[in-house]
Amino acid sequence: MTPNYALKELNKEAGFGGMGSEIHRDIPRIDMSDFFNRKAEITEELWKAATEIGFFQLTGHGIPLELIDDAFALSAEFFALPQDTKAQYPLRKGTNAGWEFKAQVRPSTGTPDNKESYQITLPRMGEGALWPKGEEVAGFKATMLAFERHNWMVGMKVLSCFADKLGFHSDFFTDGHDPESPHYQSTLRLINYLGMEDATPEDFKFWRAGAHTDYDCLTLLHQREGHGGLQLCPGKDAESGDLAWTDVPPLGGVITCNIGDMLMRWSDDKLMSNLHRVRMPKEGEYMGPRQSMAFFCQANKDTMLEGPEGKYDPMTAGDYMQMRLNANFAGKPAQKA
Ligand SMILES: O=C(O)CCC(=O)C(=O)O
Ligand SMILES: [Fe+2]
Repeated sequence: MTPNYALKELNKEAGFGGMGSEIHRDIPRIDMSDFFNRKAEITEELWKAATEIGFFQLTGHGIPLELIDDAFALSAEFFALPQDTKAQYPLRKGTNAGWEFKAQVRPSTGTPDNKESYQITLPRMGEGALWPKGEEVAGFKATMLAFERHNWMVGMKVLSCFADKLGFHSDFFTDGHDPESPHYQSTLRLINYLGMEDATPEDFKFWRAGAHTDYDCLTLLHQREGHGGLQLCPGKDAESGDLAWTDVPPLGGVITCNIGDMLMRWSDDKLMSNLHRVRMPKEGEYMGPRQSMAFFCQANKDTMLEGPEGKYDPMTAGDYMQMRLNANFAGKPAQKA
């Protein structure tokens, strides 16, 4: 049984459902190229961005554009399958593996996100049963396995910079996210927000994704060129109660990153997790389906979250994740349309 830690993050999340206002902010852009030679310089840039705004965008990250484009194309092919086919790969509560349709209810809104997702958490794919078959989407598994590992590698580079600043050894977080362990729980999430071409005015009252902070250490988000809607609000501003939201321009090939609550806790609150959400398209904007892909660096279940200064009681990453998942997917297992 999961012990009761009464996470302050759960209460926080329930208070962010309103519209707020919108303002422009510059989002720091960080070039990761020639990483091992330029690590000290990159580390300073990442630390500044992560502690001041909590969101940043990576260029020169080394994930081939062709692989990102292929992953987007195969994700679209998967979501275009008949609902009955996708329902053969159901997400089971608390697993972050498989397909769900409008099953995620954010504590901030109390309504389901207007989306479907397919999630890949490698040790939880039901010994292969949760992967679509080759005759349904050719090349899906090989491409997604490669894409998952590329994202993991970029995530571990960023986390190793934070490890240096926090006084851990450089590979501290890499050890804690070891993909060879059966306790690995990092997740690749393919997302398809439903098209709004035929929607009624009533449908626009919902959120594509309600305001939330992520519960991982670090999120790497791939936006599809032209598919806007992601908005963010820096953690510090949110704590002061001033919810002013900033649109993140959807640029292909650039990875938008944010710190999650697990790393905020693990860093004794030095690194701030950030509020974000996906709004509905406004009049005159693209109304079609919106695709994105997110990789969540979530420390292995048996990794102990223990900050350098011991601000919080130690807790395993497994217990931490379970509490957050239970608060988001309260309902039944995967739902059919
Ligand atoms: O789709 C997006 O742009 C954001 C998705 C997101 O924030 C999430 O899945 O946690
Ligand atoms: Fe998120």
